[in-house]
Amino acid sequence: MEKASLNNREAIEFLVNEFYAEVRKDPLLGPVFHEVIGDNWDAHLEKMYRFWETILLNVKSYNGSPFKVHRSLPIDNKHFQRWVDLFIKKVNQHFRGTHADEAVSRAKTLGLTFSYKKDYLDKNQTN
Ligand code: HEM
Repeated sequence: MEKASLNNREAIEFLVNEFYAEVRKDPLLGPVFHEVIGDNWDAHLEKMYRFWETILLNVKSYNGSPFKVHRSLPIDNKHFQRWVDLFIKKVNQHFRGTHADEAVSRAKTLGLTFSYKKDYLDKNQTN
């Protein structure tokens, strides 16, 4: 099948749905989400559509502090690495073009930033 552009809300919803379907099945990531999100998937997915449309479509529908919610989760570098790998895999499976490239590069940067920050805070026992 021809790969699509990641340049509208419908495409972002498709990507996010596909990605989290995979995350939920993943032995490393799945249990963490199950523990925190439980039956609240609709709210989480809606938040993630907004997060990605704010980054990729410049819609400005998300204005949270994404790192903060991860600060207290029982996760480390290998969780972030897996998250980024799965995300890139899903983007490349279905999409191509400048928005898809941007999604991949933003995911890599976010993954590194979250990893470094969490590592630093965990090592320094800071709040
Ligand atoms: C760099 C990679 C990641 C990005 C960009 C990211 C992004 C986000 C964003 C934007 C939210 C919504 C925050 C809000 O409430 O405003 C969120 C929530 C959440 N993320 Fe991540 N995430 C990443 C990695 C991970 C990983 C590796 C895990 C766990 C294995 C994880 C677990 C969660 C959970 C459980 C929530 C819901 C927290 C809650 O509602 O209390 N995330 N994430």
